[in-house]
Amino acid sequence: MTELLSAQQMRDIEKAAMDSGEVTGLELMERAGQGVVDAILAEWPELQKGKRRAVVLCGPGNNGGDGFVIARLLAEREWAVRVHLFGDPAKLPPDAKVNHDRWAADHGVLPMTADDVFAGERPDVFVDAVFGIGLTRPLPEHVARALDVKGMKAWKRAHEIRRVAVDCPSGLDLDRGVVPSDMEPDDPEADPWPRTLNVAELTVTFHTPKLGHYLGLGPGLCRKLAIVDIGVGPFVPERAMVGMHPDSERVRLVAPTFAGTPLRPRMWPMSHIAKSRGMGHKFDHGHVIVFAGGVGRGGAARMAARAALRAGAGLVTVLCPPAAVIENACHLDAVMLRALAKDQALAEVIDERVSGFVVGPGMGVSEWTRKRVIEVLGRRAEGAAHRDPIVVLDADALTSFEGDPQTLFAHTHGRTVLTPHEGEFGRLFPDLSGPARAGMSKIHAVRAAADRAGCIVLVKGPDTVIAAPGGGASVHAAAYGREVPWLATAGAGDVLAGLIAGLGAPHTSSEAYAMTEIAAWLHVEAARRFGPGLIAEDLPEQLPGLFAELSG
Ligand SMILES: NC(=O)C1=CN([C@@H]2O[C@H](COP(=O)(O)OP(=O)(O)OC[C@H]3O[C@@H](n4cnc5c(N)ncnc54)[C@H](O)[C@@H]3O)[C@@H](O)[C@H]2O)[C@@H](O)CC1
Ligand SMILES: Nc1ncnc2c1ncn2[C@@H]1O[C@H](COP(=O)(O)OP(=O)(O)O)[C@@H](O)[C@H]1O
Ligand SMILES: [K+]
Repeated sequence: MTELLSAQQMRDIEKAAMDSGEVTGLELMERAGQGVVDAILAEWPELQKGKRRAVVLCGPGNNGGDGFVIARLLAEREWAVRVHLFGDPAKLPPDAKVNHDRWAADHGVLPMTADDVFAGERPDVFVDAVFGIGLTRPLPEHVARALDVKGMKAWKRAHEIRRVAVDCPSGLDLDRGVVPSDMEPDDPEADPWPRTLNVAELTVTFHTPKLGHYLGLGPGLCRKLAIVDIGVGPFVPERAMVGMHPDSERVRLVAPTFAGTPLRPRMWPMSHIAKSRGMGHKFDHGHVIVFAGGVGRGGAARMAARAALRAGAGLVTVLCPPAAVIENACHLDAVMLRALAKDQALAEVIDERVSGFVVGPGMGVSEWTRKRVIEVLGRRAEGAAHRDPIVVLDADALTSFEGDPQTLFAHTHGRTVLTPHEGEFGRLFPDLSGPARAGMSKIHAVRAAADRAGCIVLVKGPDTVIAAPGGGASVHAAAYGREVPWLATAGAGDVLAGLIAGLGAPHTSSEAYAMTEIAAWLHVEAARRFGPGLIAEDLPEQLPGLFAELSG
């Protein structure tokens, strides 16, 4: 489970499996339904005994077909199962129709209105098999109400009823992680949450997760994800392996797994981190320069610098205006410090061995910041250096190009990494942001941005999306047991910028894209390790312990 598929990619994989002649759609549906039942019993072992009750809501497509299989398999366990159908049985696709007819041969099928669904006896399990990857538009009002968690109050001990979603909670767009609503899309102030709420306790998906399981509202609505192997893997193998050059079509999940198998931390991320291997002089591990703002505004740069040093850069130097030297000197020891006057050229204070830069945090939005960004981007592989320095542009380095992003994009190179939050992203890419993004996924927007900017773009958030020119894209999600709401703290982004530069600066580190993914992952692991109460300064200090655990 390294790849996150779009709905179309999943359909293509299913089609390839069926076209091979080795498996039929009906067999896949049976495996899917069986997989959901197995996942339910594994999640709640107490259900393995006794005659239980289930309500299964079935939709008009193959997701509904899975529902009929689930209903039959639970009834075979002597459960009392009630099925509600949305749609015309005569119009079901062939495999779903077969399973509908098998069920309907000796069981009833009820209509799907909230009144019908919540009027029946209290179930132990409530199964949503209304829509999966085939959702094309907002849920009809009466279906949304039948799926609304609030309706559960009709039953006693509603909180103990296990809600299971087949493929996804119906209404969730599995390409985008949004719940399309008729209220969409023009009002940026509109509440992104739907008026009715379909949230599962367990979501069971097939083969590999889809984009929407990890983007936007997806994790909050799916809550827990189980992946069922339906045997289509051998027909279209995974190819978007974390740590490798990104695939131009398949999006990968930034996580230590490949094809459903955990990767040892020694393999990922540690084998990519230069300092965890071999020997080398401090200069082999790179020299990172971090630009600081004026008096009283150096904290952001200092945190980025400390993160770069802890991440493994051999040397880190903060450059600050002469007036801010005393302030910075009071705070810095292992991190070095040099003064850089406004009119001074960079080459006067640094040499060609510098292999990484962080530009932006705390620098101020100004013409001077713009000039420094362009000067830094002009420093390409020189002298003994075999590749361009990694240049991380964050915060004010991005905002300084608001209204004129083309000037920035004219200077970026392949080892440039832009790390905007959504606000900064909107300043550089207004047509890919805010209301203009309606109908487009974050993946699509960040891919388009990377193409336009000609460099790596990382857009922050609980669902962080990274993209490179040419289509390569990754999602790093602080979700499914890795939630770190306490990472939303001032300065956390500065630390991330420092981590990327510190990891990418050593001469033997992997390519900038792979190191950016690793930085996003380590950032969240550091926050998890510290726990609630975290402030940004704590993040770099977690790295030694984290590296020790990952190397163990
Ligand atoms: N194709 C296969 O081989 C397999 C498919 N599987 C299941 O099949 C699902 C996909 O099936 P489908 O492609 O039929 O898609 P869905 O069952 O998700 O829904 C498609 C149907 O819903 C209608 N529809 C979509 N949005 C609607 C809306 N808002 N209001 C009213 N009608 C709406 C469409 O017109 C279409 O008839 C997967 O999510 C998965 O659960 C699994 O059985 C595994 C194997
Ligand atoms: N709820 C959250 N869960 C996980 N990570 C988060 C969450 N909110 C913010 N983050 C992360 O915290 C960092 C915040 O960065 P940024 O918005 O630039 O803040 P600052 O400028 O104060 O450093 C980003 O790396 C972002 O991905
Ligand atoms: K569903």
